[in-house]
Amino acid sequence: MSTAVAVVGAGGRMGRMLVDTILRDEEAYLVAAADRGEQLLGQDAGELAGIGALGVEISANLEAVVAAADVVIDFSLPQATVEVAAACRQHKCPLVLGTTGLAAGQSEAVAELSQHNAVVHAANYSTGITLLTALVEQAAQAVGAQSDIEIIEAHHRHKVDAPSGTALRLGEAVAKELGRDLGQCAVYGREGHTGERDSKTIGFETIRAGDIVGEHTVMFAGQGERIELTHKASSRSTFAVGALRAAHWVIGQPAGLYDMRDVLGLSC
Ligand SMILES: NC(=O)c1ccc[n+]([C@@H]2O[C@H](COP(=O)([O-])OP(=O)(O)OC[C@H]3O[C@@H](n4cnc5c(N)ncnc54)[C@H](O)[C@@H]3O)[C@@H](O)[C@H]2O)c1
Ligand SMILES: O=C(O)C1=N[C@H](C(=O)O)CCC1
Repeated sequence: MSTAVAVVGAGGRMGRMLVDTILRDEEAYLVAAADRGEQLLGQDAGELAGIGALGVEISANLEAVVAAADVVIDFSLPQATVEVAAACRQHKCPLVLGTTGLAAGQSEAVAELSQHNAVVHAANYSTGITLLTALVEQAAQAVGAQSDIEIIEAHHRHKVDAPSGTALRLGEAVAKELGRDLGQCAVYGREGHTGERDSKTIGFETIRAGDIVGEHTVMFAGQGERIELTHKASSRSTFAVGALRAAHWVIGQPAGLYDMRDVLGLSC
């Protein structure tokens, strides 16, 4: 049976890529599409994605969009998250959430939803970043305590949150391995007379430029050598394919908050 997928943020960069990816999947179809961009409302989601008319109009009615779906994929903005979570709760619909930069209250709404529904929330749906995170944890265990750790990320000029959700997730993974609290040890950018580096900190550097899809490096720098673990996304399709995979997986899962490791069945 084919899965009815609704996309929230369907008019955005990721939303359009998701619409394209769903069309290519023989076991899924786009049932509804939501966005809030005024010039997008009423437009055909397929035409916006450049793949021809699909007969699915972009709607601002989030509740009706969720009601039509077997599963919702939301790559929009944090402002949508609480409303999407409420609609998913009301219609008992599983959620795949890709939006980054959530404030505490918005993350709480996702956690609350996951008490009742199955929810996948990943800052990055690429298989490569899922593997990179596991490698970074290994490196942190092996050399983290003796290293200066810096996380460098680069994205396109339109990205509105910094550091990226992926960079923060990588930082959390490192901090956990080292028994540190990221909230206490993170340093975001540097300027002026900073003093010497505190060896217990984890540094974040952000680049925003041009059309960079997404690049992350975690550096472990010691005396006389350093390790750099890097992932570079060259197309948004890697995120869309991963999110659609998560959407197929999450249907029928018990209530809970899952990430891409669960979806990929990785124990590492
Ligand atoms: N998890 C991942 O793998 C991954 C990958 C890429 C991007 N992202 C994240 O996905 C999000 C979207 O990225 P993008 O580059 O597509 O951004 P974008 O700005 O191109 O698209 C966001 C879309 O959401 C719409 N929107 C805003 N508020 C809305 C609301 N209340 N209801 C419905 N639609 C609403 C906007 O009008 C816009 O069309 C960002 O948070 C980004 O960081 C995550
Ligand atoms: O383009 C974006 O925006 C991306 N956001 C995610 C993040 O914040 O980590 C993933 C990579 C692309």
